[in-house]
Amino acid sequence: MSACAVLYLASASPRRRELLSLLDYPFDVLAVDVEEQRQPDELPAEYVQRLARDKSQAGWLACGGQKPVLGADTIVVFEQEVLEKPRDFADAQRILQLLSGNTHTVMTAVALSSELDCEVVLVSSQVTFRKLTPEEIRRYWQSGEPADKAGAYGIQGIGGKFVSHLSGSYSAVVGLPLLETDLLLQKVLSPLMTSDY
Ligand SMILES: Cc1cn([C@H]2C[C@H](O)[C@@H](COP(=O)(O)OP(=O)(O)OP(=O)(O)O)O2)c(=O)[nH]c1=O
Repeated sequence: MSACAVLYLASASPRRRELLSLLDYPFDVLAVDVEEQRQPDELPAEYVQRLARDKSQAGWLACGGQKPVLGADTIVVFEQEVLEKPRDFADAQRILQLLSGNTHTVMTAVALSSELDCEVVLVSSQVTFRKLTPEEIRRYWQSGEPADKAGAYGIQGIGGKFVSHLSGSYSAVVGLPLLETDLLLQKVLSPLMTSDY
């Protein structure tokens, strides 16, 4: 625990930890357990924002409202289908075949709970993949990279070689949009900060 932390990050994602470290706000990490299950009529944009809010609010409860809590969620959406983390190789194969040669949307929502309220920001990016061969997909799965990532790929890793075009926020695709998160933290934390920060 860092004595000077001004917020908690409610996330087990090493990518989110690294990205948040690039901003100017000392933080501690908090573990939360939130069920990721889309409701039947829930739109992808509503779903990703609800999950970010749920993570942030679960953290706010867990720390007893000590400090603001940031939570985030990332989903990949292709033709209205939400493609989350692959369950197994067959699922990753199906997902990567859908993404092959097509453009999909990556939605990342960031939520910050504090004594003021819970503010949520949504960032959508468009990512285009070149065509992938079945052999490439098989080898990519064997690298281990797709297993813990929405859409079964990591743009920051080997998966970067599949991306022919990106329109939007690279850091949001990796899991935490730097620009929008920084603005949210400035807005919410500034009025709460003490002079010794
Ligand atoms: C599309 C894409 C996703 N991802 C990652 C970001 C997220 O960590 C993950 C999506 O799963 P999430 O459920 O958003 O996050 P998580 O379970 O990893 O972490 P936590 O809920 O504890 O915060 O996929 C990449 O790292 N690179 C990519 O290119």
